[in-house]
Amino acid sequence: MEPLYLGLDASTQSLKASLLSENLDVRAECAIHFDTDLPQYKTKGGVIFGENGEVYSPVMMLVEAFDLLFDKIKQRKWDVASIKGVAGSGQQHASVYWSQQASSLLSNLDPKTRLADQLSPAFSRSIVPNWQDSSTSKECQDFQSTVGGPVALAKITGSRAHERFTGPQILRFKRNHPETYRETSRISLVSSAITTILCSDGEVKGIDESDACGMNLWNVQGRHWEQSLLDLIGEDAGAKLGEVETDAGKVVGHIGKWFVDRYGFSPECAVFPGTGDNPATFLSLTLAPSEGLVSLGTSDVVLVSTSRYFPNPESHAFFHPARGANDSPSYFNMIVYKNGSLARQHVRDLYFDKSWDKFNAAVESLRPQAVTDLPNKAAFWWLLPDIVPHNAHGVYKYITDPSAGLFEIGAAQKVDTFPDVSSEALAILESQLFNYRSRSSTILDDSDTPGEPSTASLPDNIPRLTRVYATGGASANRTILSLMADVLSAKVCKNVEFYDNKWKDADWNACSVGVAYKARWGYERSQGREITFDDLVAQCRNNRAKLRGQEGGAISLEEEGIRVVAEPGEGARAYERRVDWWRALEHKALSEMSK
Ligand SMILES: Nc1ncnc2c1ncn2[C@@H]1O[C@H](COP(=O)(O)OP(=O)(O)O)[C@@H](O)[C@H]1O
Ligand SMILES: O=C(CO)[C@@H](O)[C@H](O)COP(=O)(O)O
Repeated sequence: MEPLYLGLDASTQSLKASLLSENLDVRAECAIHFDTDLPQYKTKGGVIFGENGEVYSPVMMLVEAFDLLFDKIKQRKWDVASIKGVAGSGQQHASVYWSQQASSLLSNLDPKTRLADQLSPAFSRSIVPNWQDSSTSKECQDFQSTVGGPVALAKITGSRAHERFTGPQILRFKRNHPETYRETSRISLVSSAITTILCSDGEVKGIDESDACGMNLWNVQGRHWEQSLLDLIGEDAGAKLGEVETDAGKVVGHIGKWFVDRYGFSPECAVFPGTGDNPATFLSLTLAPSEGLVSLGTSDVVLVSTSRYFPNPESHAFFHPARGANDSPSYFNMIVYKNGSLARQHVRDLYFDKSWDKFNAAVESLRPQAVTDLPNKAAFWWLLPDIVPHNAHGVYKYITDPSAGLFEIGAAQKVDTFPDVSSEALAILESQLFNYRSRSSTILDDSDTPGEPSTASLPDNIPRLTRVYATGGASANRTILSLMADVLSAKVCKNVEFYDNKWKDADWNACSVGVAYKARWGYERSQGREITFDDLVAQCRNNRAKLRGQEGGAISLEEEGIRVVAEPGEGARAYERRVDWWRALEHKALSEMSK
């Protein structure tokens, strides 16, 4: 029997599973889509929009998705008895609230009955606040003033206060529903809630350290909960949050009896700590210094690997998601945009008949082809209050005249729609990509003081990502990836897989794959082999290459699981000259917004 590894991913719109071989080949995948497979919960894009900026999903929808997912796995006859290890990933920041009965319910699950029919009383709160929630501005202010402002909070917890982060969310919940808060026995993140359900041994499992960095509560360098912030929430906040799991590859339990009796899992199948969806995506690729990852999912996320702790109010510093308790700490930085895929989709629907082909054709016909083709239109589509720039809201479009020199920005013409509507596609993409380029360079720039907001304007030789890995739904779009190579002046890569005796673009889900890598690594360690995550992944790739007949020497890029899909062309030289121009226009849009 071939040993197998399972990764789960509870993201915004779906619950997905990936089954991997011992050498990390993806054998099978399946998914449950919340809107279409569980229509009774009435979500749109996986969420419900409430009042005052509230965005949430029903907790039982996630539980029922577990029932449907494992039924589907059974129908598809996955060899679950051979699964040696499993780990889950979850949308970041979102919290799950357990009742006093949770422990006994979890340890007495009846395998003849669905989880959805047994677990409802295990939760003290019926909803899970979603990462798109923006209802906690008051609590964010309270978090920042407790420690001395946004820069101070970023230094301690890796991020300034953000509305979607778990700490401000818990504080608002406690203020609005003090009784229910009191009745809550434990608080999990989605990732640790998944780990808890997988083990079903009555213990609520610890929050993973990397995912804890998305809470505004974890002292990243001290590696403990920040007491002053626990005190701000008050009433046993520390006890409700519990111990943080600082060994990312530890066996935290074995798969629960419910899964063994109902679906045929082996009782020996080990469960490893779950982590956030973005840390999980980070694990699916091995980033070298100056390399980045752009995830084009519901949100757009730019991720940069860093060897040092670099807290900055515009980004989030996270602890590396696959460090053993004794490994030296390392980090990554992340910039998150709410107006990613859904904003592009909105422009496509408004101007291009809901067709990506038409949207792409417009981009291809207008994009710069030479160093002299300077972009002269910019469009900022902040349909939802964005994360970066913080709370930017509204739509701002400008046309400028590059021949106006110093006066170009001052004389920028503000328009509702560009005279030639085919410019709309290029303008939104360029503005999004300039944003990713400009802000990722801040993280790469060693001259910045850690913890201080960067105010320096970018010189011509701004540091840039040398290679970018694209993942997420919109990475299927080659026009977007090719423009990304030009605006970021970087090679763009995608994952590939070996199928039917040839390499093809991988369409698997990076989050569930990344977390299955983690299960594979944890399992190796559980067998008494001390090995780092990166070494284990490299070893599996070498084994794979050998099996395919590549002996000795360096293995090919494709054996590493990646392929360069776009390189900077002539247009890149035009974009190179316009980063400062774009920054000045963003500044102008923000000043007009606050008038
Ligand atoms: N060909 C395409 N071009 C551009 N965007 C696309 C394309 N295909 C899918 N998308 C975008 O991908 C998004 C979903 O990405 P996905 O990674 O599945 O989201 P999540 O993990 O957040 O649930 C959709 O909102 C859609 O706009
Ligand atoms: O808020 C963040 C990260 O800080 C989001 O990236 C969520 O983690 C959800 O991600 P997707 O569903 O878009 O993948």
